Amino acid sequence: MPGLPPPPPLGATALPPGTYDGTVVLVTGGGTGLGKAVAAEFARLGADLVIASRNEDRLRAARDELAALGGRVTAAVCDIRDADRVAEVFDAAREAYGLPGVLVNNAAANFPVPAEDMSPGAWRAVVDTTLTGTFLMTREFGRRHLAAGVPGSVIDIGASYAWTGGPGFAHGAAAKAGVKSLVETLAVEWGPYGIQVNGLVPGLMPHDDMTADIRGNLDPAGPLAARQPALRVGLPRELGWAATFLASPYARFITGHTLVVDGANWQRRGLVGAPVVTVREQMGRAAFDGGATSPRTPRADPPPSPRTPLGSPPT
Ligand SMILES: CCCCCCC/C=C/C(=O)SCCNC(=O)CCNC(=O)[C@H](O)C(C)(C)COP(=O)(O)OP(=O)(O)OC[C@H]1O[C@@H](n2cnc3c(N)ncnc32)[C@H](O)[C@@H]1OP(=O)(O)O
Ligand SMILES: NC(=O)C1=CN([C@@H]2O[C@H](COP(=O)(O)OP(=O)(O)OC[C@H]3O[C@@H](n4cnc5c(N)ncnc54)[C@H](OP(=O)(O)O)[C@@H]3O)[C@@H](O)[C@H]2O)C=CC1
Repeated sequence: MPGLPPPPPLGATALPPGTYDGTVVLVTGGGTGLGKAVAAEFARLGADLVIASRNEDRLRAARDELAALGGRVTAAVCDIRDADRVAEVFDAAREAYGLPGVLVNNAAANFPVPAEDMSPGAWRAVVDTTLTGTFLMTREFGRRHLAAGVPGSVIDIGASYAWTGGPGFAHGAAAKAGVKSLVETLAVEWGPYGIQVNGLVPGLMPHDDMTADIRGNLDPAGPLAARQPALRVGLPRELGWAATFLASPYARFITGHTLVVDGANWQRRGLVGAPVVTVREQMGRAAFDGGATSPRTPRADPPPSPRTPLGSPPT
């Protein structure tokens, strides 16, 4: 069986050349992985980019890579949990190129941990980054667009466990469910002002920048592809193409929608699922000891149990 065909090569574009000429696109987490891939597709179509995240070295390297595609690129160090810093990033963007017309909320945090072992700080690190950070960025974008009286487009990168739940990722799944709700709420609140708000969900799209925690569950050379209806994983550029379409003039009547780019993986269901294995067992953890110790998966280490990836892939 061939599965879903591979996409066109990297560098191909579906939209007319210059679709984003004169548009400033702000991508959070644009220095790595899927954020960088999305930023690259906007750059190919003429956008000026602002990429924002915490790690200056990674941002600098990505800035140089993205600038080689032709457009102008600014890197802004920012923890999206910090509302003041978020406002400063928009000031810097405006000063450099003008008010961003497109905001891609891609930055997020995630790591596997059984809920009963999760510390309040671990919960907050993920929820504050993924949900509150997305809100703070979006609020700043909305305020400035309302004040200026100009339309704009927001794309929130989500995950399908917003619908399904994500055993082993209680914080990440709850945060992405909140993001999906924000999309649906703000599309209505801000439609009258010409601001589109959409969600965009990647399927399993492995890349070199993934944290060890996540990568451990996504081995493209392993059984992962064979477990997807598409018989392959997604390629980061496939997310980039979808993002450039959603924010383009050809998608002006699409808002409040979340588009899933995952080869129907999240809809794969049988009447009877695989035998139940608890998250603790999947992560190779001893029985819960009442909270006396709260083990943490070392981030740099190999996956806890390569033969039993967490759950039925909650992407
Ligand atoms: C089945 C396959 C899985 C599919 C997943 C599909 C969805 C995919 C989503 C993503 O890929 S989202 C992007 C993932 N990338 C990142 O998360 C990159 C950024 N992440 C980080 O920088 C860290 O992971 C971080 C922890 C989120 C950083 O935040 P911060 O610097 O604020 O945190 P810390 O101060 O280091 O820690 C806060 C708190 O959290 C506890 N903690 C951190 N890591 C772990 C861990 N691996 N396991 C358990 N707990 C962890 C840490 O101990 C602190 O706790 P307290 O000391 O406050 O109790
Ligand atoms: N890859 C996949 O298969 C899937 C990914 N997703 C979603 O796609 C998006 C991108 O994921 P992916 O590229 O794989 O992950 P990465 O780990 O490569 O990217 C996460 C990015 O977020 C940035 N970031 C994290 N915390 C903060 C913060 N507090 N403030 C600012 N920036 C921050 C990181 O940069 P820095 O460290 O410099 O701050 C990094 O660039 C996420 O929303 C993720 O949930 C969803 C489903 C599947």
